[in-house]
Amino acid sequence: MGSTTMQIPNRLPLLLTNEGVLLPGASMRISVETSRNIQLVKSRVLRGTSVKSTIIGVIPNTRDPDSDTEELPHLHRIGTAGIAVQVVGSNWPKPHYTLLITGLCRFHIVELLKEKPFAVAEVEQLDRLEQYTEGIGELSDLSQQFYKYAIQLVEMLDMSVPVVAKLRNLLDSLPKETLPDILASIIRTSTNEKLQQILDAVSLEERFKKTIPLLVRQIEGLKLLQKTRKSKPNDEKRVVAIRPIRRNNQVPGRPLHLDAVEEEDDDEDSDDIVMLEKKIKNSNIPEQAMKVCMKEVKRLKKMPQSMPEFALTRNYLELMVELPWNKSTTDRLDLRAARHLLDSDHYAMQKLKQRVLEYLAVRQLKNNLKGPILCFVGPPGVGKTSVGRSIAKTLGREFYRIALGGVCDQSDIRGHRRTYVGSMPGRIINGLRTVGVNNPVFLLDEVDKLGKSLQGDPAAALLEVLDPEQNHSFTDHYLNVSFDLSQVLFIATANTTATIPPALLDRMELIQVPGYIQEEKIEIAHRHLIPKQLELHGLTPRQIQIPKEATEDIISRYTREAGVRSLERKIGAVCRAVAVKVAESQHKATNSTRTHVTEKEGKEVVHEVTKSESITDTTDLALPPEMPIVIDRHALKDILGAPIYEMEVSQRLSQPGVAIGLAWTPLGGEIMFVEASRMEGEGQLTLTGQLGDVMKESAHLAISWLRSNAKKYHLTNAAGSFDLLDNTDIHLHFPAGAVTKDGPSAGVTIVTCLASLFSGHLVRSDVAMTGEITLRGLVLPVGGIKDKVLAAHRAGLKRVILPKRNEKDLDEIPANMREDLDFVTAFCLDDVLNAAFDGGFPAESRHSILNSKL
Ligand SMILES: Nc1ncnc2c1ncn2[C@@H]1O[C@H](COP(=O)(O)OP(=O)(O)OP(=O)(O)O)[C@@H](O)[C@H]1O
Repeated sequence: MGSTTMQIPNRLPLLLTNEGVLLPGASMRISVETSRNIQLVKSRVLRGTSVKSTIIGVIPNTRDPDSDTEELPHLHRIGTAGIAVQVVGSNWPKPHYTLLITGLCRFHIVELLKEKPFAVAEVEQLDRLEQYTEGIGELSDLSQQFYKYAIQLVEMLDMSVPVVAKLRNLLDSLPKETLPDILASIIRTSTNEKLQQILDAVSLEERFKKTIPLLVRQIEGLKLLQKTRKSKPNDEKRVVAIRPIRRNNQVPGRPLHLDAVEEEDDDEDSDDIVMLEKKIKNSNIPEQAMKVCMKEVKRLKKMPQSMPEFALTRNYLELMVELPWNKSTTDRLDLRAARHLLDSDHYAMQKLKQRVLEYLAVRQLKNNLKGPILCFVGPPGVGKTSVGRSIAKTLGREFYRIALGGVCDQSDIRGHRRTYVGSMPGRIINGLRTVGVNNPVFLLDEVDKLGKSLQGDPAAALLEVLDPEQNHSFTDHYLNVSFDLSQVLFIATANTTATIPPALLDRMELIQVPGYIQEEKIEIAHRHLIPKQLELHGLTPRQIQIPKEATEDIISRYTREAGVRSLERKIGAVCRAVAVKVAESQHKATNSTRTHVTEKEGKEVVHEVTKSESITDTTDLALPPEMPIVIDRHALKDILGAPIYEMEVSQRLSQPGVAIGLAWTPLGGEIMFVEASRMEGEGQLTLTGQLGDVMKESAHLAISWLRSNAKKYHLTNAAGSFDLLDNTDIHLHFPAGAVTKDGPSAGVTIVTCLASLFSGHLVRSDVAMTGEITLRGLVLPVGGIKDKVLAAHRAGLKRVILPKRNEKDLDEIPANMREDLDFVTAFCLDDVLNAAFDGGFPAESRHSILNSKL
């Protein structure tokens, strides 16, 4: 420290403090608030120009009077000269400074020279440390002993390994005579102890003797703390056992029985570890993982319990023991039972159920799990998750759902490396730990909603999980040994395949789950949703009845969805309302019987009155509600409010320039209106409704085709000219402007809408259409036909115009729906227009032109 050669000035300004004691070699923050101390900082520390001016005497245990007019109190005679290394000033809540001071050496006040504006004294430097020469006599023994305890203490501190190593290096490199002061500032001591035992101990020998017991006390305190943390049942006994030893050690300078204390302590510490080791040895951990475990146990045994890494390693070992390395359930592969269960849990979904049964059949014949990973793709609420659950049930396996929506960190799948604080295993390993077997059904829900971020691509991590050729040795970063996932049955669900990375898509077999038609929804409601909701709300069919007409009303007027989730919610709302009525009536019933009883008890004499009251009670009871409560259209309006969706189609098609298109969204199919209007202008085309580039191009294509065929179809602008854009602006709008729309399939709808605008004919109000167009007027195929047709059917439309090449997709449409709808397949725009307008859309043939000339 160089303190041996250091010489402090003879006159020192004095900073009077009352909190804490600054010791040589240590640093301390001192708040400067009183006027005398502030003056000192301002005129010496802030204005000083030399290092000397930043050296000040810190006098502990002396409260400085608030104003400099008051007299100075009695000063502690010994202080520490320190160097101000940092000054921070602040005005709030009142002006003050904070000084960071490093202690240099002790001094003794010889004479107080002045008191104002701050105290200055003549001082004598006390620490002349050259008195200590290593290796001689008692002082050397004390210093050795002190050093030993210091090392022991540092190793017990609650710090991570590198910091402890640094502290050790520091202890080795510092001159031994500075150690008491430095360690005394680290350990927990009271101000009095610091003052009287350490600061006032001027002789080095005395200082060593006084600080050793403080150090020992701290070491024992830490040991005690570690034991109580373990909180074992026989904890108290141990605390008592340690106390006498501590008392022995209170005698300064006396050799300590430290080895004995340590041994006993270690025994207790290792109890837990031995148990854990036993558990590991008795578990079925595979050889490679066992090796890692034993290595970690060895490390754990050597580690002090207070180290954060101790808890980390322990958690790791506990996870290793808990993981189902070899534990599995036996599969129940009865195909007939599986078919029955799937049918009873889910109505409709024939294609999906068929594929699932095929999958199970193959599993039954060939006990090899390297089958494809099934991925159910469809709009929300069509039962994808619930089929996954049923599959687990049919197989007699545990089910675990991993929600992947919004996951954008690959360590969510693969875990964090154990070097991180708070590291955890990934969701796959966590799932296995939760279910406790190695062959559960894992449902990877919403794989299409995986995100990507700087923390890596979780989809890439899933690749290994889902590849049957690789997943027998899946390595989670946290585990750091491979785990065999080949027994796990993975099923994925998604709303759309568009956002699933191609590599991931390639590993899965897609099964489309389309939305339901109205009839299917009614059946699902009556077979599954209503019974489920009744049970949830504690109702019975004797209390509530929802007839098919009411369900139909809920479906068509209160919901517009491909699945049945919203329908289920609405049924839930109806059940809640009925539950209130039923509960109210029960309350009334009990209340009335209670009144009846008390009155009977209290007025035995007035027999007649009681009787008449009981009659009114019964009439009261009969009032609300008559069971069962039947839900009709009025009840629905009362409970769910006015219908949300009305059949607006015919209203909106009451003037030329409106047509209905069909759109596909990840949430299922939807009908989409296209509106057009024209006004005087310079041939501008305005498009609104958040359209994508492809859709904008379709609009331009449609206009070009109509302009080039204006004569043929007798289309004119307002002035009667065949040049449709002459002095005319066109505005095309796609309502629901907040929703972004794109894709080529609106082409035919735009043409029809504009044809209606320029011809003045109304488009049929029960027609919806879809198809891409070319400049030559051909109609090209598009996707999502089934969902689009379902949407048209849902909206109560009667005719659907489709591209000719989409005819094959009609096989997927249920037969009863095919009967309800009239499908027109179009090869070119001529076919579309003819089907969209009542009585066709007359094109003037060459023949008729000739006729008109005649
Ligand atoms: N065919 C069906 N038969 C019986 N119940 C069904 C059927 N389809 C859906 N359900 C019910 O609808 C509810 C919603 O289903 P589920 O949660 O499985 O939808 P999902 O397709 O997974 O939706 P998401 O994509 O939003 O996760 C469940 O209560 C389920 O039981």
